[in-house]
Amino acid sequence: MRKVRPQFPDLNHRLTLRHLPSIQPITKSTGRHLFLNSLNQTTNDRKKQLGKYGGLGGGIDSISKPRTITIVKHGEKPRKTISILLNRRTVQTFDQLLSDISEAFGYQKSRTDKLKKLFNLKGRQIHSIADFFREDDVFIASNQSDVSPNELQDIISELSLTDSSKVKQHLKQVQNLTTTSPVTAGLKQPQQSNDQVPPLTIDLKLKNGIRDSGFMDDEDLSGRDSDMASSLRMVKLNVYDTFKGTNTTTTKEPSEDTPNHDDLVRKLKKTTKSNQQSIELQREKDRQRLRDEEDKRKRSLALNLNSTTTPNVLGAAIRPNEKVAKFEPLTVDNLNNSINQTDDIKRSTKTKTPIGTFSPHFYLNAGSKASKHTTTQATVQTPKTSPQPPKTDNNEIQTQKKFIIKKRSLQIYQTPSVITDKYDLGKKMGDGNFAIVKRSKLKGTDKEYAIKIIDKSKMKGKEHMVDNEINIMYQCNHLNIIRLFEDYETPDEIYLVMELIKGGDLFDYITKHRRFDESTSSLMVKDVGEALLYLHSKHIVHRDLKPENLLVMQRRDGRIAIKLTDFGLAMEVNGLIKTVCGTPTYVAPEILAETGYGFEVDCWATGIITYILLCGYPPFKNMDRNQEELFQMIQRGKFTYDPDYWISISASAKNLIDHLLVVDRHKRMKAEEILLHPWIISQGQSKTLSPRGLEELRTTLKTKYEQKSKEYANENTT
Ligand SMILES: Nc1ncnc2c1ncn2[C@@H]1O[C@H](COP(=O)(O)OP(=O)(O)OP(=O)(O)O)[C@@H](O)[C@H]1O
Repeated sequence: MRKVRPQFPDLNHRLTLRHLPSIQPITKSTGRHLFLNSLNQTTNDRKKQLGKYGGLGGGIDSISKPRTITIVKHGEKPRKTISILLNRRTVQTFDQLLSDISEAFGYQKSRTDKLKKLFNLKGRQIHSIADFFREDDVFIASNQSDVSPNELQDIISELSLTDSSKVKQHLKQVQNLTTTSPVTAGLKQPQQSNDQVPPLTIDLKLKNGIRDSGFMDDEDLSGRDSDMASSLRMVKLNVYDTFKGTNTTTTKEPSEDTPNHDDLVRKLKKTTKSNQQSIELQREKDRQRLRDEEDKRKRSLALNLNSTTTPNVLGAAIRPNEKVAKFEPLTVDNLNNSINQTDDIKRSTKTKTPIGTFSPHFYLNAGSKASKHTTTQATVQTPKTSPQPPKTDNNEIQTQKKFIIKKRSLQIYQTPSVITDKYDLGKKMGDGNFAIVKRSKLKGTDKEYAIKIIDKSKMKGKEHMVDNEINIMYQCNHLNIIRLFEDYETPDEIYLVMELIKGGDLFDYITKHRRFDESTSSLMVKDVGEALLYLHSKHIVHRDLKPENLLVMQRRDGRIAIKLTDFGLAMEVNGLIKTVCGTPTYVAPEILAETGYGFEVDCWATGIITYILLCGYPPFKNMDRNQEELFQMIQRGKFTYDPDYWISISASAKNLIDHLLVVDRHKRMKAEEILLHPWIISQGQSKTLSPRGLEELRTTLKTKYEQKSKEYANENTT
């Protein structure tokens, strides 16, 4: 087997889901890759390269932002035309690009007569990814033959007749073209460099609307297998066909065979004039539709506010007839035995100790929530003989105070003064695909907050994701989860006033420290487990657990605490989820398999994070940055512990990882089991505690966590 010396950033083969043009990699953007090659590259840049599945953007420059590109297939008329969303970062090779385009045109992977050549509208053949992404937005794809000047003009004239609401805008570009470098000049000089010729950009009218980001849009995907398949395809191939269902746009026949460029411009002008009225009409209709949708959304929020049950903000992602997951009764492995096992850990759950209704999954089986929770009220007593658990003051299990669960504000303020009158907005602390986060102070006080400013224009069509994020954050009141205190909305922005964390995120922390000792790692994983126990008990799955979404709080005693944030992909679980989303490095196999999934995906991601914390690189990585292969590796679930990095790491730590990175989600450790694992309860020192002492600790903590789980679940009804 080829020996690799992976480094953390190399992992970042990522797909950042949430901005589906997300499943993105270690930048918080589109499933993307982390490029650590450049020494000068800042961590922030790297993060931006990572993104979520299908997530949009976050790129460090325009080249790295996903672009909608129109491709006309060379051949007989009517020519097939498609628009695809492509992200520069996720296109690995020129061959892959051609292959993705071929697939978007419906070519089977196995076919040999795929599209092999690409030309721009100046007739110049494109030979590299760099050329492809340079400037143009419209290309001609051909499977063999070149494109003659006449054919080129014909194609351009077809495009010029396309009924598009953007014709006016393009006409302007074309007009500029005539005064600088006409298309015809381009035709005469096909080798002319792109630098000299402004690009001709002609957008086709997208029948189903442009998917303008890699955002994983759950609602869009609900109930539509084809859409989900497409989203997966996008995740896998990073190509998104915006014409799902009606994915071929044919253009009208040109009235003249070979019009010259001036004719084309005249024709465009004419088309524009005659279409202007209908374009305006269409625009007004679109505006009205958006207004209606906004009203509907607000009405539904208002309804939810009045509802006694917690709304499923992403409910549309779950089909009404969807099967409810059949979860096996929760069991705990024989943890004591496991710590004495060698590295050759058996992954199957052998000794199963039922722990009753402790699992949050119980609720799924029961079909309702807290009311069905029948955990026995146990008196919590530490047996005299049992060793005291090491102190972890911020994570001491405390009774959570009941709190009033706020809901998303429905009011839209006319100006940002609603926020600037109250808070002094300071330095930018971070940014994502849709928002920036600023350090802020409540005026007249020393109280500091982090204010996330979400740009609504970047969220068009994904407003439900923000509603979701806000409502779920308001439901959370836990030491290891970032608190949301207030939200404000203006016509352009949404402001979230959150708890401020000054230490940056775990991604930065990892890149700075590379790897951590077992004690530190175990404390961090415990914090993550605590946050997950809380969320899962409340039927919430985060779905985008990764170092970038874990903020690091420096405590006064010098230790650190981890806090979970970014609930953009989180959702309430009422049954099997099928939406494909996540970040490639951290995505669970069942998400990729599209067999339906639940809370367990967060536990898989915890396994990945644990592995990374201990060695500095991820368990599943593809050195060629081939996402498809990465996904296959994840689905096979085979990974190794390279002795160069793992020789000194305890069997107990590996045991936890082995029980988290289990392909069968039913056999994977659950959040509460993470918290009861010897490596966690001993703070990475399980070797120093006797098996008996560990078991006693585990028994005590189990009772406490059962009780906590019940309390968390009941918070919803407060
Ligand atoms: N409460 C906070 N305190 C301090 N910094 C924060 C806080 N919340 C977020 N940040 C910083 O701001 C960055 C962007 O925040 P966040 O991930 O919520 O934005 P986003 O646009 O939703 O991101 P994404 O594109 O991944 O969805 C984070 O990576 C983090 O570094």
